[in-house]
Amino acid sequence: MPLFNALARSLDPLHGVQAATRQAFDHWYRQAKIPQIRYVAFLTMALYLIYAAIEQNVTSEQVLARFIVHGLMVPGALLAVGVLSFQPSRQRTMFTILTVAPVCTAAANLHFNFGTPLFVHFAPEIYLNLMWTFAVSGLTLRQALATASASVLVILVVTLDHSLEPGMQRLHLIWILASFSFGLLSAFLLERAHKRMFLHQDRLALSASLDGLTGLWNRSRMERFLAEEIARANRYGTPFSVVLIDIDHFKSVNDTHGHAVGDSVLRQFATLLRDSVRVLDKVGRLGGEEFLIVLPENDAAQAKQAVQALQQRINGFAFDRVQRKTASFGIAEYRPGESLDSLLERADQAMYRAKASGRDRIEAL
Ligand SMILES: Nc1nc2c(ncn2[C@@H]2O[C@H](COP(=O)(O)OP(=O)(O)OP(=O)(O)O)[C@@H](O)[C@H]2O)c(=O)[nH]1
Repeated sequence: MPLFNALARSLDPLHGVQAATRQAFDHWYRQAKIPQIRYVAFLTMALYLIYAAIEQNVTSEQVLARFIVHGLMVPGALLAVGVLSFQPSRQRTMFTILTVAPVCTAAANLHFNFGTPLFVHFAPEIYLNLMWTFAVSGLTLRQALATASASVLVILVVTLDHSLEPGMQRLHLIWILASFSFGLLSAFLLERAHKRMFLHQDRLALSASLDGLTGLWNRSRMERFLAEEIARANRYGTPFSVVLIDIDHFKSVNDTHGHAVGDSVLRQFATLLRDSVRVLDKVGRLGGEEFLIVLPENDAAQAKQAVQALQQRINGFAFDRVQRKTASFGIAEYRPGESLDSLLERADQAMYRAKASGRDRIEAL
């Protein structure tokens, strides 16, 4: 099983990661591809216009139909892709055109040229089309694979009859195999590199949000959570509360048992907090022996109930070496319109009131 997982991860670096991370990658990757799609669409459109002009001098067969397809329809579709790439709400249409167009272009080529002596000269468009789909177009690997497979199916259905002599037939097949496999490999390697880069960035962003000692959220991440909660409360009128927690007489832990034991108490305290709250609550360490919990959708009374349960758990816990330790709690329910600083200031005042009243107490402001 570990071997299977390692293999799966080397093929797909996102194998086994959370669904939310995969979704975030998909969203980011599609957006990152938009400029490529735009520039490639405009360049390919220009090249098709030149191709259509040259084609008129090369053959006198189906001149009008060729011009309509290569001088109007294909450039028109590519122009539409380029223009739609500027409109985020129309991206689904843009991707649909981009996935269907290469198949239609391959079919048009076969329609005009297969079975005529000119096929030898026009066949490169088919092979280039496969490479373009995978490596140039800007489609994701999955989209490109679906499009190129459909193109190959059309090509094989049309060309696997006996109108090509055996030697030519084999050459034709090896060109299809080469362009498909080179294209597939380059698209796969590119997408894998992007996935690895995304994961790396994601981990960096996460570690920049965590407190190094306890693994809880750090102060700046907690302030961002608070800003989001404030925006939600102002918009929907839902209540929420914050709890500031300070371990009592923590200095004596360091003084009596040393800094390492102090660190261990902080880590155990952090685990207690994390294990005692709901999944949607956010727990962070502001610094030193001071912690903050954000309780979404809880008013002060509900927050007090939650904090009482937490206080009981802390008071009943045996910390390594130190045994019993208490904490002081300051609760503040958000008041509509107030600032983040003012909310934290009230929680701080409540916590200091708890300290001043003898510690191991809960106060609300
Ligand atoms: N071990 C350890 N100690 C820390 C850390 N950060 C801060 N401290 C210590 O925490 C202690 C905080 O002490 P004080 O602010 O005086 O408060 P206290 O002793 O907890 O007393 P009250 O808060 O008034 O109950 C100081 O001795 C700091 O050195 C840390 O990361 N690890």
